[in-house]
Amino acid sequence: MTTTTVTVTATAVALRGISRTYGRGAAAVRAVDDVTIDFPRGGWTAVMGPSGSGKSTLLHCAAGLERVDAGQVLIAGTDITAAGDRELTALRRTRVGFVFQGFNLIGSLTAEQNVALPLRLAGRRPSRSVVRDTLAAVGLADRAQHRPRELSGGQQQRVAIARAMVTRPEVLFADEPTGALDSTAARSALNLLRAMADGGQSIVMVTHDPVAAARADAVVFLRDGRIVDRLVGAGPRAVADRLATLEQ
Ligand SMILES: Nc1ncnc2c1ncn2[C@@H]1O[C@H](COP(=O)(O)OP(=O)(O)OP(=O)(O)O)[C@@H](O)[C@H]1O
Repeated sequence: MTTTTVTVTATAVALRGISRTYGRGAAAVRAVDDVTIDFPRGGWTAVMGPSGSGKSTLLHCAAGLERVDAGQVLIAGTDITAAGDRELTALRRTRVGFVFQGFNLIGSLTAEQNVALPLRLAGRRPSRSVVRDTLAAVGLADRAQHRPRELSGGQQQRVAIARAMVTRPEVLFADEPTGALDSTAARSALNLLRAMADGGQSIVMVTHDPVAAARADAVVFLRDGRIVDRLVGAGPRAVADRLATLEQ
């Protein structure tokens, strides 16, 4: 008889004492300073803080886009800080999804081809139905053949979300996903993220926008590279007030 061991953790991403410093000597900036936090599985966490507080650096380290100088990053129990470059690349392609403020779609490819790209990069033959279903899930079934310039900003961001989701990642990381959108398109993108989180998708999102942060399950606040507070179930007003005190 063969036994299969499946590790189920309640934590999507665990950061254990991580630090990241840019530059050296007098010019050194400690962008992330000894941060320990668990991002829960199936939960949506927003990361806020003043400009330069280390939000993007934290997100990039948590997603394996940047190496940490110290500490450990565990994604669904796997220590990615122990991974070699090739392993880390494979892990980024299959186990995490990333959505950026500027969408980062490839202009010469159709929506469908953009969504299929992570599967191709992971060496898998993209199934047309999987790609179409993923586009349908973001409400763009009828835009599969459009190129990014033929889509609105909100539609482009939804293609980017579909691209991030096509590999069924354990965690979706989003860096200012609504930063380039008008309020209607932003609301639509946030509704989509909310529905994904309600369906069990783990999401970690950096944002400046209290309205966006308030749609998450919890908001953590950074200052000078350290986590200084966490709010659960707070509305936009409470989130904005907390951010304002950190910006003083
Ligand atoms: N590649 C880099 N080289 C040098 N310093 C950097 C680099 N990236 C970030 N920093 C510095 O690290 C600190 C944290 O930057 P980071 O972009 O993580 O902050 P942030 O909170 O995301 O800021 P913002 O809200 O303005 O985007 C800042 O002081 C920044 O200048």
